[in-house]
Amino acid sequence: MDKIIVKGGNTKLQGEVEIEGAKNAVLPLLAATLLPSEGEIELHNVPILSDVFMMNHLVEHLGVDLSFNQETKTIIAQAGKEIKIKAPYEYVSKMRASIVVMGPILARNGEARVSMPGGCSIGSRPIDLHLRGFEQMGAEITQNAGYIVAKADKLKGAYIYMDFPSVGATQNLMMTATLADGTTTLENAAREPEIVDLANLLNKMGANVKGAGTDTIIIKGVEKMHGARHSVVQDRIEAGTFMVASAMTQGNILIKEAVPEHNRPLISKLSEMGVQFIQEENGLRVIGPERLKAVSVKTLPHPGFPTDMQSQMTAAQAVAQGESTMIETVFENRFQHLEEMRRMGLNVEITRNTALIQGTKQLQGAAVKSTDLRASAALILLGLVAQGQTTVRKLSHLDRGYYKFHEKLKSLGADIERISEEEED
Ligand SMILES: CC(=O)N[C@H]1[C@@H](OP(=O)(O)OP(=O)(O)OC[C@H]2O[C@@H](n3ccc(=O)[nH]c3=O)[C@H](O)[C@@H]2O)O[C@H](CO)[C@@H](O)[C@@H]1O
Ligand SMILES: C=C(OP(=O)(O)O)C(=O)O
Repeated sequence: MDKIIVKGGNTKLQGEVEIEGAKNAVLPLLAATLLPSEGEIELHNVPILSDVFMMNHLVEHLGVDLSFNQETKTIIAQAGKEIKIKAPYEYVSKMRASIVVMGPILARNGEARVSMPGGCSIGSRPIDLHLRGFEQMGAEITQNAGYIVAKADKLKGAYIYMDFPSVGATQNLMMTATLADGTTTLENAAREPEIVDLANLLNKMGANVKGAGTDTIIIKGVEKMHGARHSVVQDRIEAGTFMVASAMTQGNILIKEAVPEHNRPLISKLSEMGVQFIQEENGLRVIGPERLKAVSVKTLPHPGFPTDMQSQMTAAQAVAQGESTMIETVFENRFQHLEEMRRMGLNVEITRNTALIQGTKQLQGAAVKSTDLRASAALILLGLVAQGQTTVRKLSHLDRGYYKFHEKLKSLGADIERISEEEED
């Protein structure tokens, strides 16, 4: 078991940082490799993350032949002539995002059996919107021994209104509709950049998807799909995490090849806090002020403030001057990191989904543990500004979504090490 040790208090991050391809884009892109029955799908800019290895195993198990060249960050997937119907518990239970294989399996086979994904530490995460969409396209849904079974003689295009713009449901239904008979309209669809990235790959594979990135996506079903080449969109959450790191440490970081339009709500809030952004030829420069100003933030589906930046933003609010609020509207249990931050001296009052944070310069390093993926990054960021030593444990969360996080921070001037517990003994 590894832990990260950060010595903070005087860090001013400086330099340039490269951002990986997005975890939340590549996972559904890998699921999409299940759709064609022949051809080769080449994915570039693939991040080297534990979630990606997990999804690779699942997709391979289902019948796609994958090779991942980590040097070139490229995955080559040979489409499966046939793919399996069942996504077993061993795979699905380890990663919630694996539910997005259900649509492609159903579209290819007219039947899918997927282990129930269950919740996770940030919320109960039901999949009712996915299932209702499958039903509207003609599938019958049943539940059997921990598995959800969807069966359809013939999938038909449908008009589907989603009560909430769920990212996973939009991806699942978009993929199912590519091979259904007729036209599907997804209304109140999610608009995240990762949805657009998926639609782009699907279209390159021969699908007919229009409107991705708006709240209405129209998919005309096609007979079959084929191979394609695609480069994964940049990880806006990783980029955003380094923006916050610079903001908190009076830093001066160039986020290379940043895509500011994917991070508008974050850039707007950080600007309100006094952070300066300068667009340069090869990236976005982020300059942190002497002291951040307090700010009120509410998480929302895209293009609102992303819930995946909430924890990191609370770290910035913790050291800002004045009283900040954070309202989490997307997940019902995403404040666990605040309890850990309290160990470092955070002054926070939590009422249901609202956190009232009194900023302070008096934070002290402490032993803390990651409670989920983004919490792990947020605790490390807070460690950069707290006086003394912070030890962050449970790094399996961090490795799901950040590639060489401590090395990138170290190259920017942080005093940070990753060691195994045994090494220390
Ligand atoms: C792998 C991936 O891309 N994960 C992202 C994806 O997760 P994910 O796709 O799971 O997130 P959703 O947009 O589906 O979920 C948002 C909210 O809707 C609820 N809901 C969702 C589906 C459903 O059928 N019923 C229902 O009630 C969820 O419980 C949650 O409260 O989008 C989230 C919201 O931006 C991000 O935090 C995750 O990082
Ligand atoms: C919540 C996240 O991911 P997942 O949906 O894979 O749990 C995240 O990326 O912050």
